[in-house]
Amino acid sequence: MAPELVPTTVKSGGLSRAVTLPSRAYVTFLAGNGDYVKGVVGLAKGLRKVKAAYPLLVAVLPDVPKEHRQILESQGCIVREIEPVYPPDNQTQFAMAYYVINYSKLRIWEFVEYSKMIYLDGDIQVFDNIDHLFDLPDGYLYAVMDCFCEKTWSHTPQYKIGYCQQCPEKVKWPAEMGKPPALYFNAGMFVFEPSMETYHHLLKTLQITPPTPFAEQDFLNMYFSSIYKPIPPIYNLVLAMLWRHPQNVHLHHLKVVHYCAAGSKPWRYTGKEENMEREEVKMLVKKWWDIYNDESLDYKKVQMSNINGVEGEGDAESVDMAPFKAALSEAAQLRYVTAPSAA
Ligand SMILES: O=c1ccn([C@@H]2O[C@H](COP(=O)(O)OP(=O)(O)O)[C@@H](O)[C@H]2O)c(=O)[nH]1
Ligand SMILES: OC[C@H]1O[C@H](O[C@@H]2[C@@H](O)[C@H](O)[C@@H](O)[C@H](O)[C@@H]2O)[C@H](O)[C@@H](O)[C@H]1O
Ligand SMILES: [Mn+2]
Repeated sequence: MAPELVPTTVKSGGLSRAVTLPSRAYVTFLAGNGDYVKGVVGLAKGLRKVKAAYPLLVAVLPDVPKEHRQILESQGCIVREIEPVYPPDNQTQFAMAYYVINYSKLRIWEFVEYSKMIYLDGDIQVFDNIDHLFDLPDGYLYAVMDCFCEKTWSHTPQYKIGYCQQCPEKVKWPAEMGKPPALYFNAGMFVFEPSMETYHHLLKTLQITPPTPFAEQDFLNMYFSSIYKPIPPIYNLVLAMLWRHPQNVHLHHLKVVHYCAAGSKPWRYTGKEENMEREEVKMLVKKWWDIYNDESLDYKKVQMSNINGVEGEGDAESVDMAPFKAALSEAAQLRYVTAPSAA
């Protein structure tokens, strides 16, 4: 099914022409009836604060309660129910037992009404506009490189020898161990193109791929290894980078923060776990709460009937009504440019 095309008017030569551009959206994933819904509400408000030009879809598993779905819709999210995706039967010791549900993220490749999407975990916050990432060239998967230094990686050879792709010169990969690991991305944030062909092939490949500790993240890295393109850490600060690779972190230029370190989920934060007492962590957790608690960022529907009798509703904050009113009055005189006849 071709991507739904969104009518957009562009000015050229003083005349407005209706053209259609591929549609784009942010997408996140929500499972269970627990507190991750707070993460998604925070993300929706954060995207609004940075005036993201595209909506936030939330792919919800069937176990997400109606009340949580209503909360998300009241925050302007587009809620889409997906079926779970399970890996083949396995005895894998996942790095976190709950990672098994994260395979369901793969369902987002079937959202083909969108030509390009940016996936964001629910424990991510966007502090600066990243709409420009949608303009990256098609045909690749863009994501930020992960870090191998946390204990969650203790099962891997790279952890055992102290090698990390974030600083490959610090502990070099020994020649006797063959080629160093391929560049590996954190699957909490990535730019991708939905496709039914890819979607079906992903699920088929999953069923013949033995699961591994980082679940769908390992699988996505294996599957997209040939088209993965790294983007700078400012687009997905994996929190452990603060203490593992501070030289690669520039706190004043951060655009996206990923609260994935143990104990760092802002809505559960106690400050007791290792590294959680760090000043930068406290500052980033406060930044998350400032947005979550900011009522001015709540989604408000505006009745368009207040504007020249146009029926419908829109998002109050992000629409400066003046140009809209001007466009409406201009539309009254607008003569659409008719394409020259082919003959
Ligand atoms: O109980 C859960 C666990 C995970 N998730 C979703 O799955 C993502 C990946 O899990 P998580 O972020 O906890 O993994 P981490 O990045 O911390 O390893 C979360 O951000 C949520 O979007 C969820 O909705 N409910
Ligand atoms: O299901 C596997 C998960 O693997 C990743 O989380 C990991 C990874 O970032 C490690 O590098 C950290 O050490 C660890 O703390 C963190 O949980 C993704 O963030 C998440 O979306 C999801 O794919
Ligand atoms: Mn995460």
